Amino acid sequence: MVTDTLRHFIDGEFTGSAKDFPKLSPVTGEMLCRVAEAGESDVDDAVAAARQALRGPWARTTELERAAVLRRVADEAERRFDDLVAAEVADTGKPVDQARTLDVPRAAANFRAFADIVSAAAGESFLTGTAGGGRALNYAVRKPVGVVAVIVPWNLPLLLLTWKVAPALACGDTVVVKPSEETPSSAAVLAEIVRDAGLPPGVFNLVHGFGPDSAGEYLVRHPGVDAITFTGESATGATIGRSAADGVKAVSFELGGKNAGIVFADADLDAAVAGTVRSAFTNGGQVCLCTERLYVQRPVFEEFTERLAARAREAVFGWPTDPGLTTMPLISRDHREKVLGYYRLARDEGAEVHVGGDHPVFGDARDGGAYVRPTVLTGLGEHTRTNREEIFGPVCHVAPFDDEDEAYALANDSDYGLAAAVWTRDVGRAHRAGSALDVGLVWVNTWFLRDLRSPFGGTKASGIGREGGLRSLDFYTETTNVCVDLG
Ligand SMILES: NC(=O)C1=CN([C@@H]2O[C@H](COP(=O)(O)OP(=O)(O)OC[C@H]3O[C@@H](n4cnc5c(N)ncnc54)[C@H](O)[C@@H]3O)[C@@H](O)[C@H]2O)C=CC1
Ligand SMILES: O=C(O)/C=C/C=C(\O)C(=O)O
Repeated sequence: MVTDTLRHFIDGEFTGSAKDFPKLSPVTGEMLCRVAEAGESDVDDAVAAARQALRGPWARTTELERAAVLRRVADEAERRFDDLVAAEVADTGKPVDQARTLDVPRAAANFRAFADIVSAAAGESFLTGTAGGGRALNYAVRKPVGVVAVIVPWNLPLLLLTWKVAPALACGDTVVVKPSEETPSSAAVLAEIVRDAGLPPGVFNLVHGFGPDSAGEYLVRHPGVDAITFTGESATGATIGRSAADGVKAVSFELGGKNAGIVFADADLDAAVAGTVRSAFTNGGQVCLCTERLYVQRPVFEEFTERLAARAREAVFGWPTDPGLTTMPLISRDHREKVLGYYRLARDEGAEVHVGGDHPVFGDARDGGAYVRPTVLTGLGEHTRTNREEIFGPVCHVAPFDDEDEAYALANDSDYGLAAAVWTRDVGRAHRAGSALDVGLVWVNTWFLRDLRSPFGGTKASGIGREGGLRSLDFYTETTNVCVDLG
């Protein structure tokens, strides 16, 4: 168990604060550590360090030099693999197996991918005719956008943090990151990693704390911050957007989802069931991409629902170190209360609960934790709160549909527009779904299969902008067009 107080990392040094707060284990509810809470002066110091570093040696690095730094960070992250796994598992209660195969490898991959992307990115140039019959050369120069505030949630803490930090550093920015108050530990290890990889002081700064009236709010409204990148709840995005508007700051928002899955009768049902088990229940359903609304074509609706419920009934609970787990606790007792509240609401709204709808009782220390049972529901109308609001737990409502147009209409009838998973053997339909669905990401016969060069983000209440590949370079840089009259 971690016992120290976790500290901020500002200008290359770990520093404390007058205030701190406890971090509790989602597995047992016991205290894991205390965490320093940044006040306004800590955030001022972090932003000042980041601004100062923009004028230091970091400003003179080339893209290839920064790519080399990113690769050293990836190497160091792999050297500290076990520490990162331990930090991530302690904070979230996720299975060690998952942290070892998804969260931590993806952190190293984020640094390597953006090292490659920034090394290979071509510039833009145009030869332009002039009135006198000569030529002018227009070319675009990418420059760092400046100090970037990176605000991330607790569900995939290291994965989401590095998804933003890596491209920002690749572009020559400096960052002040604020991880979720629920998951401070892997960010603290990352601070050691970037220091040991040779990042100059002030380029990467870390402040801990909460959102409103705390580190998060101080950071996003700070005049020394040039751009804000945020992943989290849509309502929080709206609040941060108001601060950003006051300061005319660039924003990139990856927000919530109420994602649809669509299973056509021609699908490989074994693959569709297995894929939906993943898309609904991975990480305790706490991924913005998770399927919470499932539409199944009528001829296979009953069979599919029964098979999905059977798989949920077989859910394997255990301790994070156990092999073969298919469940994990939610992040906190507060979040468990929210999810159990939705389970009650679903019943009140008239749902049939095929499996779950409650929490397990272990008879050991895990009863102090934040576990719930995976839940499969049917019978609710499209306009119930259960079917419209993001629950962010291991729960999925299944409804029948008759034809393709109806499936897309049902899926699109949402305030959100992040992701969809479509299961079909019909190639034409697979491509039609890509155009018909009003979301940023459509997976066909798979889910959460990522290529870090591709655009990532959502429509409607699910976000503003896209990150990934060249889209990230666009967000994390300013562009100056230079026009030279060549005579
Ligand atoms: N990716 C997603 O779609 C996620 C959705 N959620 C949903 O959001 C709900 C609340 O979870 P939270 O962790 O509280 O999400 P949140 O969106 O409130 O917090 C995410 C991050 O933003 C910070 N933050 C909160 N308010 C802020 C403010 N006014 N200014 C600056 N920073 C601020 C938090 O400290 C945290 O680091 C969950 O129950 C879940 O339903 C949570 C995490 C991720
Ligand atoms: O793969 C990614 O980059 C992101 C995955 C998940 C989220 O963004 C989220 O759960 O918020």
